[in-house]
Amino acid sequence: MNAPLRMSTHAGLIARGISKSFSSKGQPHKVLAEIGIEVKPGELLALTGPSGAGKSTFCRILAGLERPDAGSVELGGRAMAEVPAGQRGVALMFESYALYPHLTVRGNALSPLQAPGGRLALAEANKRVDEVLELLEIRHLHERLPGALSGGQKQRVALARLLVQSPALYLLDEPISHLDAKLRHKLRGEIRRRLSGLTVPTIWATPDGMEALSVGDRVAVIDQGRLEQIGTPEEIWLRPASARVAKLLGDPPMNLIDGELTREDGAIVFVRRGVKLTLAGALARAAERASGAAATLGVRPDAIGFVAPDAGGSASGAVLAEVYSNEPFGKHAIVTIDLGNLLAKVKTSMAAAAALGADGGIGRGIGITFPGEGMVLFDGATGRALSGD
Ligand SMILES: Nc1ncnc2c1ncn2[C@@H]1O[C@H](COP(=O)(O)OP(=O)(O)OP(=O)(O)O)[C@@H](O)[C@H]1O
Repeated sequence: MNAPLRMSTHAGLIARGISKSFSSKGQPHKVLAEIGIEVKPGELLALTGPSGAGKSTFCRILAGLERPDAGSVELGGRAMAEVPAGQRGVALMFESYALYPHLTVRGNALSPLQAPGGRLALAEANKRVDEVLELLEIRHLHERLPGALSGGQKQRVALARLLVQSPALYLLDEPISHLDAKLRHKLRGEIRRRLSGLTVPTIWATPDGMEALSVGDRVAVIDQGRLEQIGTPEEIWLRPASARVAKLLGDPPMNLIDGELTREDGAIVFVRRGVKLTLAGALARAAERASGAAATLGVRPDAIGFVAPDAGGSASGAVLAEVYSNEPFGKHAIVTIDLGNLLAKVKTSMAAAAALGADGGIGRGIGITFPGEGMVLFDGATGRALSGD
């Protein structure tokens, strides 16, 4: 008998309470803890988190290649518990590519269209394959065997094999991680464009938080098997739910400064050796909600300003720091500053970085300011963001 149909409110993907442990040296090791997500038809959910967070395991469970210890997966309104991997209609791009070594690039890309149930007329299938190979800039390699391809070319063949399909769910596990920066940039846009015209849910897993923000309609952040936050790229960027989320996003990511909250003359002050900041507005209101004195101040690298080097740290309100390194990148510069046992990154203009000195100002004492924008306060005990709204 067929698995029972259970209709849901939408025909996308719904995963509820997914938990999974693996055994490591005889001890259970929890890899996923009650992950629940929904992806609507036509929506692209970017799943991000550091290496080992559980992204691949979650994708494998959705695809039916791994059984969860608890939780359920529903796809297209149908419960998947009893549906084997091959019958779920999931197009999965493996991180390891899993190409057929004896088939050419074309043969690999054609393979899902020739599988039982996926048969298209050969001419039609070849047309679809050509279009995708062209998109991925590997059409000229169509007669090569995988053994004669570079890592990035193999990755694009695996991607081609995924994109030719018309599945019920696309699962892309690190689809462009082995490509050079220029091709990654191009393909992010092209794949996004191609998938956005379809009414199929897509999950794109990547450890690169910025890639997740740029491709996802929504972004889910997992860390140590827990769903830390899910929301639009804007929500995740502007209001990271925890210091863990903040640490994963940005280029460079947010600076996290551990310190304490105290009161001075009625004002709330954040203090850390070498740093003392009087909090105002939303940050001060957020500080009122802290569970204790310990707090972490998150400061975006572009939210730190320099005062003229000659003014040193004596300018009022400025914090004393020392230039640790100075890297010009053409359109901007990254200056690393030493705040006293703590290195922080500052993203600034080439002109401001050059003004630090001919030698990049390395070792020089400077004053830095925190203009107030681009800062978030996290509870020191829980790591959760404190809201000042
Ligand atoms: N079959 C397995 N047996 C035992 N442990 C496993 C198995 N598969 C994964 N793990 C462990 O589960 C954790 C999550 O791994 P997973 O591959 O899901 O992470 P990930 O977020 O995809 O990481 P990456 O970005 O490096 O691919 C890791 O600690 C990993 O060692």
